[in-house]
Parts: sequence; structure tokens; C-alpha cells
Amino acid sequence: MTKLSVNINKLATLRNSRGGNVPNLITSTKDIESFGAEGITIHPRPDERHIRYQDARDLKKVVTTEFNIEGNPIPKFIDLVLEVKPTQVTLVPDAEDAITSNAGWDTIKHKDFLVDVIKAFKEKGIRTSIFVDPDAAMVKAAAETGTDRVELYTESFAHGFAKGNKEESIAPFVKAAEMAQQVGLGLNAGHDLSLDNIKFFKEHIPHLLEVSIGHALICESLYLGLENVVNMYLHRLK
Ligand SMILES: CC(=O)[C@@H](O)[C@H](O)COP(=O)(O)O
Ligand SMILES: NCC(=O)COP(=O)(O)O
Repeated sequence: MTKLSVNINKLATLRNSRGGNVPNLITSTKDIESFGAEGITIHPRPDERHIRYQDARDLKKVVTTEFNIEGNPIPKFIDLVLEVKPTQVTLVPDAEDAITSNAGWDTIKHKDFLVDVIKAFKEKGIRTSIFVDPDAAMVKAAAETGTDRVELYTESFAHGFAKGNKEESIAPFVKAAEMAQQVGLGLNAGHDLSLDNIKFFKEHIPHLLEVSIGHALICESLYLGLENVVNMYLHRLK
């Protein structure tokens, strides 16, 4: 069984664009959960361009499924996660000026740092996951940090899939997933997963515990909702 964790960063982007509180993240989160989602993911970035640190605190009070906070473990982020105590923290090595996450951890080079950070989170009962490229060596080394899970960075799969290179793009993920199984790590995945590619990914990656999906899911929701909403306006204008 693979859990769907909905990443609500894009709802916060929309909210922040007008300076008010629409869409309301609290109401949206409750609705998303009531529609069946099994988790809520947020990725507060240092510039708070979408999710604000205060959102993490406010959401913690209402999330009834699995709450996953992603981010680069800079001191400010570590403090926030230790305060909020989500179900899971996903460590992502993103640069401050990155448009979005664009690489996984080098778990060999940064092993000592990851060991320390993971220990601090696990002492507070927070499940840990490390964002990694689909590279069996990185998955293997992740196991030595004490982490519970890894999250496979699926951008290369999504792009290859869109170009029609399905088998070629899934192959490294199959190997990385096998390694995770071998070294006893739980397996998550995310980035650019969508209605188009999720079924193929799921069918080829056994033991997939969780996917976190944001950008495509919110774009698809807007697009698939357009006809309904346009007609609701037309009805009111009659
Ligand atoms: C780790 C990951 O792949 C996602 O969290 C992604 O980075 C979403 O972040 P943005 O919404 O800021 O692009
Ligand atoms: N961990 C990946 C995530 O939360 C969502 O990534 P995306 O679907 O916005 O690319």
C-alpha cells in the first residue's frame, strides 16, 4: 500500500500572491484529508516564499494523517521541526536560491552531518527520510546514517517518461529500490510525479511506502476543476 501525501506548497504560493488568506491552508488541508489523502507535505524554504514557518505550527494542530515536513536542515529548520514534531522529516539538500529541489544528498560525503541531525530528530520520535538520487550507492550509505527511510528524487524519471523513455528512466529507480529493501530502509518517492506517470512508477517500484505530490496535483486540480467552476459562474450570471 502506497500512501499519498499531498504537498500543499503551491496552495501557499497562490495565497501569498494576493497577500490575504485565500486559499486558506487550514481549510484546504482538512478537505484534502477528508477526500482521502493519507498525508500532508510542506517544504518551508528559508525565504518563506510559499509555506511560512508559522504555517507549519498552525497545520500541526489540524493534520490528522501523516504530517511530513521537508527541507534543508539549517539550524532554523531543525529548530522548527523539533518544535512542531511532525510524523516525518525529509531532509533535502537544496540551495537557498534553488527554484525547486534539484538534487539528492551525497550520503557518503555528508554522512557525519546526517548522523547527527537524524539522531536529534529520532530522539524526539520523528521519523526521518533522506532525499536521494536514484543511486544504489547513495541509498546504501543512507542506511549508515540511522535514517528510517529514503525518498527517491523522481525528476529524472518524470522527464524521461514524458519523452517516451519509460524503461530507461525507471531502471535506476528499480535498482535503488532493491538496495533500500536490502539494507532495510523504508522507501518514499517524489518530485514531478503526476497523474500521467504515477501508475507506471508504482507498478515498477515494489515496497513503495509513500509518494508526496504537489506541483502536478495542484495544476491538475485547477485544470480538471475549470469546467465545473466556469459553469457555476455562468449559472449565477443568468
Ligand atoms: C523535495 C521535493 O522534491 C519537493 O519538496 C519539492 O522540492 C517541492 O518544493 P517546491 O514546491 O518549493 O518546488
Ligand atoms: N517530495 C516531493 C514533493 O513533496 C512534491 O514535489 P512536486 O510534486 O511538487 O514536484
